[in-house]
Amino acid sequence: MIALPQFPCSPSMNYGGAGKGTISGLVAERLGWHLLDSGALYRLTAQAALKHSVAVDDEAGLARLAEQLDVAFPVEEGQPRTFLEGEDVGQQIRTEQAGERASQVAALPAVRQALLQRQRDFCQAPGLVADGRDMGTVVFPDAPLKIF
Ligand SMILES: Nc1ncnc2c1ncn2[C@@H]1O[C@H](COP(=O)(O)OP(=O)(O)O)[C@@H](O)[C@H]1O
Ligand SMILES: Nc1ccn([C@H]2C[C@H](O)[C@@H](COP(=O)(O)OP(=O)(O)O)O2)c(=O)n1
Repeated sequence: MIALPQFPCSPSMNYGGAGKGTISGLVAERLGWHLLDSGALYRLTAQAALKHSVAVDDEAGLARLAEQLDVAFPVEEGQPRTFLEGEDVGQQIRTEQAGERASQVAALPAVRQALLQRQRDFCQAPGLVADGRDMGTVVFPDAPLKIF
């Protein structure tokens, strides 16, 4: 007998540029499961900070932004899109500068805490493929399958 949680999650973890995002997307598509790109949430928090003039060292302000982040990840004409407050920011959040800002906000414990439940909320039936470095350790420690 294999015990599975009600909604299985399979986090994939690795470091930048290894192809984990690509593989996660393909696996989620093949299984018909949900996909969590956790890095996008950190990038979007940094983007929201820029938009609302919240400083990258204002931990409490950034955590509030992260908690209230108005984001959507629709697929339009087969292409995944990333919306922040109704605006398609898919390209803006993928620049090197946006990545550096994301890395600064991701270092703040209050921001990580604020994004924790938001990430867990992605775990819905029939399943979730969660991509990010702390998926198997912090966000979904009970995931039945962890791919390193
Ligand atoms: N199997 C593969 N063969 C060749 N290039 C790949 C492969 N998987 C991903 N890539 C490319 O490598 C780059 C990084 O992939 P990505 O999935 O964003 O990595 P990560 O999520 O680990 O940072 C992208 O430009 C992607 O198109
Ligand atoms: N689960 C996660 C995912 C991303 N992050 C951080 C790591 C990076 O600095 C930013 C952006 O993540 P992203 O996955 O887009 O970047 P890399 O592919 O790791 O370069 O967020 C994190 O701290 N925890």
